[in-house]
Amino acid sequence: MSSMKRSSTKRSSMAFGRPNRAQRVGQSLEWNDLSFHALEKDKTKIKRTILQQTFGSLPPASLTAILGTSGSGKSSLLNILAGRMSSTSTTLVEGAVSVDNQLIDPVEYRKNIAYVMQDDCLLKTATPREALTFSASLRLGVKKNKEEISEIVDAMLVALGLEQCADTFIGDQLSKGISGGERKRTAIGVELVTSPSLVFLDEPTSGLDAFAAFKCIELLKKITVEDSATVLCTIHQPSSEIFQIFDNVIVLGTTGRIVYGGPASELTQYYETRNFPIPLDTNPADHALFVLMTNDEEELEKANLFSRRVNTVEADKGDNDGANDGADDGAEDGGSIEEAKRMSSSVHHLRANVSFVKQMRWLLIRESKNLIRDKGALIGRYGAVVFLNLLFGIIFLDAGRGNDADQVSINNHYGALTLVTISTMFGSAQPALLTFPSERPLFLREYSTGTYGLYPYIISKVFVEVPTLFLQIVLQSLCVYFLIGLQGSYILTIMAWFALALAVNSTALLAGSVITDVKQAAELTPLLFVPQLLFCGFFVATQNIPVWLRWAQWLCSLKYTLNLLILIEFVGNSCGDSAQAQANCDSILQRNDINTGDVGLYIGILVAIMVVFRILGAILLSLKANTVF
Ligand SMILES: Nc1ncnc2c1ncn2[C@@H]1O[C@H](COP(=O)(O)OP(=O)(O)OP(=O)(O)O)[C@@H](O)[C@H]1O
Repeated sequence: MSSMKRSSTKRSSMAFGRPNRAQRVGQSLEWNDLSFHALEKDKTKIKRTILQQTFGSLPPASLTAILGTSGSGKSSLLNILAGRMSSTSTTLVEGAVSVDNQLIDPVEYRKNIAYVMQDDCLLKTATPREALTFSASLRLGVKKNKEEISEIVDAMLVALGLEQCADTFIGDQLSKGISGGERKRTAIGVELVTSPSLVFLDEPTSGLDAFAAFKCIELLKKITVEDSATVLCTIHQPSSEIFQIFDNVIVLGTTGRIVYGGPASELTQYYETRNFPIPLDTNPADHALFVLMTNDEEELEKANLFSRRVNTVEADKGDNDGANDGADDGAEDGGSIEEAKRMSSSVHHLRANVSFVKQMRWLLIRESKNLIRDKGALIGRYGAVVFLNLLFGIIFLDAGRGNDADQVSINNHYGALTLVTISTMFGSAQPALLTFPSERPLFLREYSTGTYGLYPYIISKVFVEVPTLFLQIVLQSLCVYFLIGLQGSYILTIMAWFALALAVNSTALLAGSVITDVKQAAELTPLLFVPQLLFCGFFVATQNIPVWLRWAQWLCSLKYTLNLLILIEFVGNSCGDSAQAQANCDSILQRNDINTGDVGLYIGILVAIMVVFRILGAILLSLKANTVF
């Protein structure tokens, strides 16, 4: 096994955050010839090599840091080892990774590796206790009962030093909650509740002040000592105090080659023997990176700074200064990730998920709490509906009570119905379009760790969104229906608006599943909904739209909702009594190409948009979740 230095800290008898548990044996991880290339567009040639035949090992129960200049490939290496990054149509990953001397496919194995992202990805309306309980209940729920989970969470909160803020909302940049350091520790705790043997963290100290950063790395060390976890993290410019905590460091050069991999305490000596002595009182990590930035590859090569993978004979001669000498022991020669994929069924031990019903129950509770606790969003959403619809009601006061016989009266009546319906479309889309992309990283993190499946997530979202939208439509109808004096059936009018809200919500979710951030979502809103205005028949008569473009109306939920509402509002008794009123109402049906016999078709299209767009959104989301993480 590797000669990388094992942690010398005396082990306590307590298992980290795990009540009444015996100390366990840690896991080792090795990798060999691991390269990562970006490919040319034609996918046959390599455009750029980001990681070049890297190798290294993580001894059991050790804390290792990946150091390197910006863009050297630290996150890429961590993500590949964690199974969060693999070959795609534009990138190629090669190499062999093994855990406890058994080849693995990191993607298959990833559920066994706790992975803490750079961004904390926590729900702002939850408390640290709730976040830990949610994770423990869904990931350990098969093996543990409620009391045991509560015990684990309590012990973890104490171990993480989160007792004081255990019941404070996590918050985010806009709504103040717990501190940045506490948030980071909560994010770590969410992964640690399952007592993972391998813990990977991307920039765990980013955004933390010096003291919080030190406490965070000290905590990671504690996990290796008390729970025998093997911890790997990337880090930018660690302070001297932090550097001293690491057992081992891996230094990546600017071209993605391994410069050093070995005990942190021997880094200075490694550089010194290669004619890069460390100046007095300088942080070894700063010196290591400074040398890389101020010398070109040729000079570094001449100075023999890059580590070479050594074979056993060379290692026996002892000419590697102790660095990187674990690489050969681990990933077996000739093995590769491809080979591991074929063997993976015998190696990986995925955690069992709790039942579908239990996943649904936990997700529903969390979604509902999130909705109620995010008071700003809730008040904003319902407040905007009441304000806008009262405004419509006042402006179009009694528009529906005119006799429809003259042009002004029917135009007012038709205009009021159309504008309220357009506002329903925007009002139902906006919350889904804006909240979903912001929740996406949280979903991707939880989905990738097997906390829950895709279907419970999508269905729980629908369960919470449906009553919320229904209440929104009822509020809207109470504000406008009576003030405008709409003539169609109240219940049918509400049902039509509700169908539009659901269809638009599905459209927004589909868009949200491909959009990566809130800014993009805001920019995409007009693209998704303004064309619907063109096809809805109010501004341009359907007959006047070029035939080759008319197919687009089939995708427009606004058009079919308005068709239904026009049938509810302008047919039969709802239309004025006079012959002129009847003629005016008929002309609205004509200009919109509406047939009374096509009600089933209009309802069918709305239902199809609701269902198909939601399913497409789910498929895209799962594809994304499976490729990104
Ligand atoms: N999928 C990809 N396709 C093409 N290039 C990529 C891909 N992923 C990463 N890169 C490039 O690889 C290089 C290394 O990226 P990486 O994020 O691993 O570096 P890093 O050392 O973690 O950087 P930093 O310290 O600035 O976060 C960067 O130049 C990045 O643009």
